[in-house]
Amino acid sequence: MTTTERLLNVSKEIWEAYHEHPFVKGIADGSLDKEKFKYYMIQDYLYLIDYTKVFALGAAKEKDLSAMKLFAGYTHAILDGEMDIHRAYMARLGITPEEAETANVALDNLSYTSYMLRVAYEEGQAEVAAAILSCAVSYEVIAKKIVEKHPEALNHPFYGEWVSGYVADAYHEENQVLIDLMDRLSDGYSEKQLQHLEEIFMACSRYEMAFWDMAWEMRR
Ligand SMILES: Cc1ncc(CN)c(N)n1
Repeated sequence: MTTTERLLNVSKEIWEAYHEHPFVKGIADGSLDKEKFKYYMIQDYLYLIDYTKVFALGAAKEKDLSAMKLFAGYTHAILDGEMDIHRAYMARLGITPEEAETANVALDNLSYTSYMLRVAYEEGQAEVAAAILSCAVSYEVIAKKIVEKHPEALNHPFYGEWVSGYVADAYHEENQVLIDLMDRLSDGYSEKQLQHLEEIFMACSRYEMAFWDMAWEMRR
């Protein structure tokens, strides 16, 4: 079993539960209250800024140039790729990037990014990859399940762009590179080290769920 397979296996239950979350189901059938989505967009915009720093720290720690290049490449993919989707939504919702950047960060959001940044500052490259992986791959899995159950979600006039972004081939390819990196960096890891990667991955998977809850409840 690869490390990634092991991480996905240990977090199976919580990943299954993402598909049943009311926020996710609301995107799937288009019934989600736009105010909740607006709140989520602003929080996620702030989240992605710190998430990018986690990749930057991964790059700074790398001695191996090819892995350094991968971590560094993601900083561009997030700042100028994924966040473009957010900027487009924010323009439609009448929020300027400046407003989003100065918004208050919700506690669940702050707790999640603080945890990832703590791992990035204190731990090794494989641990950084484990902290990132849950975030990156869960959205692809969620969006693909949405399309499987609700193919029309792709063409929804408002939520369609969100769904299309995360089922895109480009997003899948980026995730595949990350999965390969996770497996490569943890090659030769002891059972104890692998268990620690599981702990990090589980913590981030639980934070992902908390983020959906936060968005649904518009928690401050
Ligand atoms: C909280 C969160 N998790 C995951 C993703 C997908 N990169 C995101 N945009 N936001």
